[in-house]
Amino acid sequence: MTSQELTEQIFKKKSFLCVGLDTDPDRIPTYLLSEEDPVFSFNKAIIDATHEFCVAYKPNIAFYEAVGIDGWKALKKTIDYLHTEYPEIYTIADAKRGDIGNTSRMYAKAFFNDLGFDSVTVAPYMGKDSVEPFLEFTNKHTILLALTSNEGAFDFQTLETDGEELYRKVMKTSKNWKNAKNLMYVVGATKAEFLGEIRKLIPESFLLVPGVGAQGGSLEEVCKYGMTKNVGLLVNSSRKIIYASDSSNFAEIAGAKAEALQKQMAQELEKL
Ligand SMILES: O=c1ccn([C@@H]2O[C@H](COP(=O)(O)O)[C@@H](O)[C@H]2O)c(=O)[nH]1
Repeated sequence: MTSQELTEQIFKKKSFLCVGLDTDPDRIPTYLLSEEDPVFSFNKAIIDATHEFCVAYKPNIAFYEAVGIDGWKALKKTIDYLHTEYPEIYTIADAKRGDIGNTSRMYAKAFFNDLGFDSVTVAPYMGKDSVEPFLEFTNKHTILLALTSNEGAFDFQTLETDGEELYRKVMKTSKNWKNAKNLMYVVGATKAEFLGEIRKLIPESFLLVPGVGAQGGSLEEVCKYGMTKNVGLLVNSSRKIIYASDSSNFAEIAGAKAEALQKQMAQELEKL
């Protein structure tokens, strides 16, 4: 999917919500555990109940890897289900990959070609040749970790190097990489106060903003400082939506949580 198509979906649905599919077998309703594929059954129910309120889903790959081969199968079934039933939905593999170029190319093939995700999160630490193999794919996005939502972001990302904070250097430098038009960036909702300055550096780029909900980030603040005339935001919430209830109507409750966020987003979009 292109950035323009994503933007069109955002205006059509009046939503820039990304629902995080961080599906942990220990947290899903126990009655689902007797199903053939509990993780897929959970995801399918969540997707069916939330799809009209969001434009993207973000499975965090760790949750699938953690349960081995069954996890990969559930991930594949989930992404295939999205492609078949809701092809207008944008998909993000939150995998945080990146290696020497030869190996990054294999990661890119896995997430873009085999699984068919629209985008993948990538760590910038190994530099240009570790990221450019992801950027070669047409109509696919590479979402570079810039200023993450966790406390540890202050350990390295905000350290000054050559008089500039590292996350700013990542944004500035990556703009010059081959196929940089395919880049998006992760900025945590818990770091909303940085967004004004970030927008001066990357005025047009899409930002994936995790941290609204369980991590306490404010949607209002994110929009105030980070929204552009084309929106330019995908705001993720995972646990607060998918684990809002563990009873038999868990999907309905998740749908209501997603709808509540969508309504706030619609109000923010009216300000444009
Ligand atoms: O800076 C980052 C980058 C990624 N994440 C991921 O997003 C979700 C957030 O889940 P919540 O339950 O809404 O807190 C999760 O998959 C993280 O690994 C992030 O939180 N911050």
